[in-house]
Amino acid sequence: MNAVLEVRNLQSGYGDLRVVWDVSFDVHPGRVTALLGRNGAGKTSTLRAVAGLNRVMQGSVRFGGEDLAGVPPHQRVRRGIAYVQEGKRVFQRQTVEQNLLLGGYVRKGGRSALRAALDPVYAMFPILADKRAMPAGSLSGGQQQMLAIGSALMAEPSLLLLDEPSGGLAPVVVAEVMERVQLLKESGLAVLLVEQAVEAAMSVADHVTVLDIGKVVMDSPADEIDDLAVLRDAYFGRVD
Ligand SMILES: Nc1ncnc2c1ncn2[C@@H]1O[C@H](COP(=O)(O)OP(=O)(O)OP(=O)(O)O)[C@@H](O)[C@H]1O
Repeated sequence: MNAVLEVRNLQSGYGDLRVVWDVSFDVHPGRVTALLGRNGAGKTSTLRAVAGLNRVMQGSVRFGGEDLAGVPPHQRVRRGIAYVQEGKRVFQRQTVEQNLLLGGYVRKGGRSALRAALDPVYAMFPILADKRAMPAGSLSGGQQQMLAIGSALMAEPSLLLLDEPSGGLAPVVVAEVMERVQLLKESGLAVLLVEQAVEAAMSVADHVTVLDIGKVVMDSPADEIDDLAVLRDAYFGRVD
C-alpha cells in the first residue's frame, strides 16, 4: 500500500536554528514507523515539522500524496494528522468525556456525530468508558496517556503522531499502552512513534528509523533487526 506520509530530506528547527539536517522516512496505513535515537537527536523536532509546528527549511513532508508546505497545523488535523505530544496533555479539571469531546472539535457533522465518535474510542479504551464522568486529573498516568490518545482519535485521523507515550510510566503500563498501539495499527491507522524505550517501540514497530544529530543513522524493516545490540551501535556509533 502507498505511504500515507512521506518525509524527504527534511531540514527543520526553531527560528533560524537548524536541528534536523537530513531526515527521510515513510509511514504506511496499518503500520508503525518508530523514530528512535538518543536525547536531542531531533525526533520531537521532526514530529513537530510533520504537525506543522516547526518550519520545513528544506526537503518535503507529503501526506496523502500532497505536499503540506504552507498548510497550517489546524488544517493538518482536519486532513487527518493527529499529534499526541509528550507528557500526557489532558485537561485535568475536565471530565474524561469532556476531554474526548474537545478532541473531536475539528470534526464536521455536529453534536450527534461527535457523540457517535465516542463509541469506538470507548471500545478501544474501556477504562475511559468506566471513568467517563471522572475528572481527567484523577486518572493514573497510564490512563491519562490512554485519554490523550483517545482524544486524538476523536478527530478520526489516518495518521497518528505519538511522542514518547511510554514517558514516566511503569513498564507494565507501557506494555498496556503498546498493546493499544498494536490494535490501532491493526485497525488500519498509520502510526509514527517516537520513543526512548527501544524495546517497547520494537514490540509494535514495522519499520525503524534511528536519528542522531538530526540525521538518519539507521533505517530498516523491524523484522530485520533480530538483535537490539545493532540498534545500540546505531545509537552510539560503532567502535570497531
Ligand atoms: N524550542 C526549542 N528551541 C530551540 N532548540 C530546541 C527547542 N526544542 C528542542 N531544541 C533543540 O533541538 C535539538 C533536538 O531536540 P528534540 O527535542 O527534537 O530531540 P529528541 O530526539 O526528541 O530528544 P528528546 O527525547 O530529549 O526530546 C536539541 O539540540 C534541542 O536542544
